[in-house]
Amino acid sequence: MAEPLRVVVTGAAGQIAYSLLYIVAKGDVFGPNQPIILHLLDIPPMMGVLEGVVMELADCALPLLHGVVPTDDPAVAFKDVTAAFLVGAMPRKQGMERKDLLSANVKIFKVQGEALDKYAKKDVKVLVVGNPANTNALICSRYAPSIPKENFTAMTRLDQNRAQAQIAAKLGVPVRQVSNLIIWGNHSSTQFPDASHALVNINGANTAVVEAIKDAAWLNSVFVETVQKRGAAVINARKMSSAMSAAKAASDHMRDWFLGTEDGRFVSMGVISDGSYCAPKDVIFSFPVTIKCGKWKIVQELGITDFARKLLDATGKELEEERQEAIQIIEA
Ligand SMILES: NC(=O)c1ccc[n+]([C@@H]2O[C@H](COP(=O)([O-])OP(=O)(O)OC[C@H]3O[C@@H](n4cnc5c(N)ncnc54)[C@H](O)[C@@H]3O)[C@@H](O)[C@H]2O)c1
Ligand SMILES: O=C(O)C[C@H](O)C(=O)O
Repeated sequence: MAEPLRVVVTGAAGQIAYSLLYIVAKGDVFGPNQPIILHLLDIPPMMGVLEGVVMELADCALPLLHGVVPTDDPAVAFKDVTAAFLVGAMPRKQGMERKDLLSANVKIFKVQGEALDKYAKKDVKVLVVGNPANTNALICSRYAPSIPKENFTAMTRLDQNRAQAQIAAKLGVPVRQVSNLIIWGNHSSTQFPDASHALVNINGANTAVVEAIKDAAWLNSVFVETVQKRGAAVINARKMSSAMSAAKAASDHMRDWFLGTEDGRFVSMGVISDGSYCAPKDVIFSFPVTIKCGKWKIVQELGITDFARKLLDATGKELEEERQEAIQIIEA
């Protein structure tokens, strides 16, 4: 059997981690033959709760889980890790936008960037889930200069999964038959969920979703807005932000990054922008990517309509504004 991988989950006593830890520990992310040692980071007041999570992990009797390291010390949490799920951060409440969390959360990602730089493996793959995820990932990367910028990503997979589920429901097909939905830009209400390159597999043949749905007005309005506002809809209903679906999306993101995307399918990830599709450079922008051998590559030369262009520009502008605000908060 392979050597165990060290995987850190921050915010380990929180609600997303409660679902995520089980998915990771049972082998759904790194594969059924890959043992892991889980490093669990939370803040000092949560150590009692974390103890209960550790008990439950033991009680799951999971064969791939070779060790658990609960801690409130980033130096211990990030030591020799190969994968990092950065979940620990304050969630938004009803009526807030995710960027309203910048002042509460961005400093966490500076500290954790510094700790990753010092203690993690240099090829560590980092997924930022804590909001505002794109800008937190950018700040984390800036404070970890010895780790390649390509190794810092932000989660827009939940938005992609939401988009896929909306299209599948509209067409009355299982979600697995729908692929290649794109989330462009920020994990915020300016994101652009784009179905114009998506495919639906009907009776073994791929058809463009646009052709199958034949309702451009719905695709450009109801569909886009439903996905953009889905996080807020869950908060309004649950009075807490999404957790089960966020954990599933985090595991999908990391699994595809480690194990690769299927031929002919692409997925969306917030990655460091190289200016593809005229997105602003040096922000973490969600693009469609394919992944092979642990490396993501932005899918190029997809057609962009005038409608799409406006939405891509708006979400890019918001990311530039968030970057500026984050730097001001950190330097204050
Ligand atoms: N990107 C996405 O799609 C997405 C989806 C859902 C939620 N989120 C975000 O994920 C974050 C976590 O959500 P949750 O529902 O699990 O929240 P939660 O409040 O249930 O848990 C957060 C945990 O993080 C811990 N924490 C706070 N500061 C920390 C630090 N410096 N180091 C380590 N741990 C720390 C808290 O003590 C708590 O246990 C929120 O910011 C939320 O908005 C993002
Ligand atoms: O909406 C939120 O604040 C939580 C999360 O980002 C989500 O999309 O559900």
